[in-house]
Amino acid sequence: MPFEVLAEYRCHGGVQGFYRHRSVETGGAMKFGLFQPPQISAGKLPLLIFLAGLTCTEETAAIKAGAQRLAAELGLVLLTPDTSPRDTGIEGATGDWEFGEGAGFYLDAATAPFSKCFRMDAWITRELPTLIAANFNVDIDRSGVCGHSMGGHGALTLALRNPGRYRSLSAFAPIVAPCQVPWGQKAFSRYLGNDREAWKRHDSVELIRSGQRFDGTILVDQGDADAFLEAQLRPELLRQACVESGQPLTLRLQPGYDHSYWFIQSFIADHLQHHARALLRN
Ligand SMILES: N[C@@H](CCC(=O)N[C@@H](CS)C(=O)NCC(=O)O)C(=O)O
Repeated sequence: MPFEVLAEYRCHGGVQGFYRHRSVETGGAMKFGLFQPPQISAGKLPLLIFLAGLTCTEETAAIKAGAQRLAAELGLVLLTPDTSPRDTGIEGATGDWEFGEGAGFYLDAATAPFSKCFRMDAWITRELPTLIAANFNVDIDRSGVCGHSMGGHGALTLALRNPGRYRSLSAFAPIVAPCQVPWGQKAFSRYLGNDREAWKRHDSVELIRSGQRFDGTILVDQGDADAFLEAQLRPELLRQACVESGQPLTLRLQPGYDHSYWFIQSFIADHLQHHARALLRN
């Protein structure tokens, strides 16, 4: 399973790298960032995957979240995958920041022409971890997942749909109920078609309501000055579903914080510690 090194930088005693490989799932070149802390030379380390939001790439969280210093201290490997396939050549896949390239929504599209390459679920949950495990000193059985906005939706839905796959779960400003909000409705109608029942498999609130559980406490931070809060994010729906279903959730409304990486970098340490508690336990 070959991959190409695009860049590697010494960072907090470890290495922040950016890599590219030819993906079978998406049928094209896919990029990812990987931070390897200094302890990696001594043995296999756990992995924290950070799924980014709309308009982001494999570089965004690596550059803006400020996670490497504490990850180096804790001994966590950080994986930052790109948010969609690129250069797909598919009509309608570019030119709209809410859909298509840069907006893969962490699902496998079911409708043509998007189903051919928009296979982010398969890439993130299967192909990419296999590649990481084969080429880096990572213990893939100790993986956690975290994400922001569309990536928060990705983290929550992938973890809820794949029990046992991730040991820890958290999100910043996640889209918790995509079936009920414009971002989700636009993306799902094009990626999944008009069968709204099928959409529910990709909606955290619906998954929790239908009995899916994450084995552990989900940590969610949400800025109360986030411009997308009311129309797109709706964290109260997640709180309600978790309370009704007995899913442990720590939802923190952070006063004055918006949707940006200034918010993320302010609370990233709490998220790394949350993941470390589960991932560093033997
Ligand atoms: N369309 C707007 C909003 C997009 C947006 O806020 N994206 C969030 C994720 S949903 C983000 O993380 N943007 C990248 C960044 O802040 O660097 C833009 O491109 O600035």
